[in-house]
Amino acid sequence: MPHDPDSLPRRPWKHPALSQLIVCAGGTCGGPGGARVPRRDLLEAWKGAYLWRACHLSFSDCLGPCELAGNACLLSAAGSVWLGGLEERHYSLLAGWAAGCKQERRLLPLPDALRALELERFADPRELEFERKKS
Ligand SMILES: C/C1=C2N=C(/C=C3N=C(/C(C)=C4\N[C@@](C)([C@@H]5N=C1[C@](C)(CCC(=O)O)[C@H]5CC(=O)O)[C@@](C)(CC(N)=O)[C@@H]4CCC(=O)O)[C@@](C)(CC(N)=O)[C@@H]\3CCC(=O)O)C(C)(C)[C@@H]/2CCC(=O)O
Ligand SMILES: Nc1ncnc2c1ncn2[C@@H]1O[C@H](COP(=O)(O)OP(=O)(O)OP(=O)(O)O)[C@@H](O)[C@H]1O
Ligand SMILES: [Co+2]
Repeated sequence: MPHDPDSLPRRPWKHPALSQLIVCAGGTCGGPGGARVPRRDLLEAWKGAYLWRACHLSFSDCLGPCELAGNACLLSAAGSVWLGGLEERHYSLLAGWAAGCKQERRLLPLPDALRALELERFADPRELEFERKKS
C-alpha cells in the first residue's frame, strides 16, 4: 500500500517485519580465526521456516564491542537489545526465538540464556574519555 504522508509513523509495506536481528559477522565475531558465526545455519533456519516476517535477519561487518566476540543487536518496536558473547548454541536459540514469535504472531521475551548475554552497549557520557590524553 502506498504511504499516506499524513499518517505517521511511516512503515515499510512491502516487506514488513516484527523485528530485525543484526548479527556481527565482522573481524572478531566472524573473521579469519574467529569464524564462530554459524551464518549458514542461521540462514537455513530463517529460510526453512520463512522467519523473516517475524524477524528480518541481517549480517553486519564490525558491530562492536570487539572485546566480546559474538555480538548481535535485536531491534523491534520495543527497543534495541544488544547481546555479546554469543556462542553456537545461542545463535540457535535466536532462531528458536524467531520461530516462536512467528508461531505466536507477536514479540516474545528472549529466553533467559540470551537475556543473560544482554549488554548495556553505550557509555555514560560523564565517564567517557572522548580523546586520549597525551602523556
Ligand atoms: C529483494 C530481496 C528479497 N529477499 C527476500 C527474502 C529473504 N532474503 C533473505 C536474505 C538473508 C537475503 N536476501 C538477499 C538475497 C537480498 N534479498 C533481496 C535482495 C535485496 C534482492 C534480491 C533480488 O533482486 O533478486 C537481495 C540483495 C541483493 O542485492 O541481491 C541477501 C543477499 C541480502 C543480504 N545481503 O544479506 C540475503 C541472501 C542470503 C543468502 O546467502 O542466501 C531472507 C533470509 C530474509 C531475511 N533477511 O531475514 C529471506 C530468504 C528468502 C529465501 O531465499 O528463501 C524477499 C523474498 C522478501 C525479497 C525477494 C523479492 C523478490 O525476489 O522479488
Ligand atoms: N509460509 C510460507 N510457505 C511457503 N512459502 C513461503 C512462505 N512464506 C514465504 N514464502 C516464500 O517466500 C517468498 C517471499 O515471501 P514474502 O511474502 O516475504 O515476500 P513477497 O512479498 O512474496 O516478496 P516479493 O513480492 O518482493 O517477491 C514467497 O514468494 C514464497 O515463495
Ligand atoms: Co532477501
